[in-house]
Amino acid sequence: MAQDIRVKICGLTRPDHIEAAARAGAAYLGLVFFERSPRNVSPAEARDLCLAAPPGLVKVALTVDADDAALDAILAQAPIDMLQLHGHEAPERVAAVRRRYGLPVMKAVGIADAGDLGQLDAYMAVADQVLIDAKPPRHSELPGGNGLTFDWRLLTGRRWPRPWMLAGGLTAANVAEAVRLTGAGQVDVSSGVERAPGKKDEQMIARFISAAQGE
Ligand SMILES: O=C(O)c1ccccc1N[C@@H]1O[C@H](COP(=O)(O)O)[C@@H](O)[C@H]1O
Repeated sequence: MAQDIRVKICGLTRPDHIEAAARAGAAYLGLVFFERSPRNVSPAEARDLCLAAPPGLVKVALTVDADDAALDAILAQAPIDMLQLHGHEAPERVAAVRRRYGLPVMKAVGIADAGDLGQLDAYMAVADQVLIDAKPPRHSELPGGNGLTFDWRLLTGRRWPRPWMLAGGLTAANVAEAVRLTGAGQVDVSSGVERAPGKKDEQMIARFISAAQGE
């Protein structure tokens, strides 16, 4: 049965892929500002990508432990609707970013085992949304976008006061099961819709969104 699952396609780098994600029914478009990522874009590139997005989609800037100067540089050029903080930002930093920019903030939290769930409450108290992602391996080049899953049963039956999104190794083949086990109403994907690191595939994007929505 079709479900009203909101999908974020993250790590978009080309205007035609922005259009493809929008056509396929994405609700959020993620742009990565992190130099080590194969999906990294500059503020000027982000501006062009944002201008290719139809109205109504939420354009998300993903940053990793960015300082105010870096956030200022992005927001001076690109019409961003939401900030995703994907580093080690403390709850106080999340609150400060939210105050300074007046934009909704989504904080990513990495989960490997039940011991990691405790930090969710602190971030739910200060962020507009929380992204529940797989914890990156120790010494990983990237703090996200690694195509790794975590044990979704850790989230079964849990409820939080804020909107949240599930991420980490989602693909067209596993997203329906992930939604079933976690009760997620929103999902986020990057490498699961790529042919190679940083190379998005239009058909994979469309198949992922159909699978997430149970079509
Ligand atoms: O995608 C990246 O390159 C990235 C870089 C730095 C931090 C986070 C990043 N991606 C985020 O991680 C999740 C999960 O990715 P995946 O689907 O497992 O590849 C992704 O949705 C992004 O929000």
